[in-house]
Amino acid sequence: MTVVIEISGLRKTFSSLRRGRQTALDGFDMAVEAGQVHGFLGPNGSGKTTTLRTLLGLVSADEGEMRILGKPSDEYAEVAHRVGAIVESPAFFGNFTGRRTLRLLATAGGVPPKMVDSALEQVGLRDRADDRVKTYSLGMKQRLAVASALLKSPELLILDEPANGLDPAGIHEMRTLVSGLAASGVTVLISSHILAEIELICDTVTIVSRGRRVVAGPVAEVLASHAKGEFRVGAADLPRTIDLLTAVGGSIVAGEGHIVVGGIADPARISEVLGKAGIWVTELTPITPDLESVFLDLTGTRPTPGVTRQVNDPPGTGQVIDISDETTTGESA
Ligand SMILES: Nc1ncnc2c1ncn2[C@@H]1O[C@H](COP(=O)(O)OP(=O)(O)OP(=O)(O)O)[C@@H](O)[C@H]1O
Repeated sequence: MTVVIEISGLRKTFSSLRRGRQTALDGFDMAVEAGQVHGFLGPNGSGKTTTLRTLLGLVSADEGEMRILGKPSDEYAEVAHRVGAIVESPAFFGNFTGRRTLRLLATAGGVPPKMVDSALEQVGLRDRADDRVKTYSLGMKQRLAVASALLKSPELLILDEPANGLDPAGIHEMRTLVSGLAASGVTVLISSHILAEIELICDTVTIVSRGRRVVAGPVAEVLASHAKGEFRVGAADLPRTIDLLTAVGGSIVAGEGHIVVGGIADPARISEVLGKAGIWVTELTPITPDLESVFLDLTGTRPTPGVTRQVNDPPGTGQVIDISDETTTGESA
């Protein structure tokens, strides 16, 4: 399989007067294979945009190696025409129509004008192409942005938060669009905070936390490797079920009308124990974690009641807000 994006040991530090030195990337690695839809996930401030901007040559790395479509970063110009990217939401001129916007971009990029219609068609904007951009919904503007990246028929499309701010229908449309592009052979690298979407559309995933990769691989494997070997069990006599399964080493968490059983690796053992006692199992389902749960655990960002996490807090920490004190100073934050 051809690797189209290879990043190893990427480091980037920013300096600012107010916050001093900020390590955005701390030896980050990533690999994306051709034909994949690859999800790029991480909490706020974990280094996703910095990675994408560095990959595209918009900021320079302090250290590390990057290859894109087989070319090292200093030869990126040679493959730039094969890469479409939306890393910052493009600002469109509201009084131009979608078609005029794309025509201008096509002319500026040396792309044949006939590509405009095909890009409009691909993103489903053909019928609104002659309306002014200021009349477009946010979802339509996002589609126009994707269309602008598609003008050069890229082999690799890099999308930073394409579903940001979209309503459920807009998210669904963006998902259909990305799936369609992937089906036509485009490799897509997509960063997002919408984990359920990533779980639905991505083949593989990289999760970054504080500038380092914490997990990478096929989505199904990442989820399976974080399964805790638990089963959801339903039965008519739950109190007795709990006693019987506890007696054979099960650890039980009681739920509404079911129990969650850990510590018994083989589901056949559960049905055997209950069947022998005359208890018929009505449900026996392995519990697989979802991407959100894996993400929260790996990045240490699972919310804790009463604790407010700031974006730059180390994982697992946060400031405890004492909400019992109701006195106010009249100051606003
Ligand atoms: N130009 C900059 N100057 C100073 N610090 C920066 C700059 N760009 C990024 N940073 C810092 O680098 C870290 C990583 O930021 P980055 O934007 O890459 O994160 P992100 O994962 O894309 O976050 P988000 O999900 O919120 O978009 C943050 O601490 C951020 O404040």
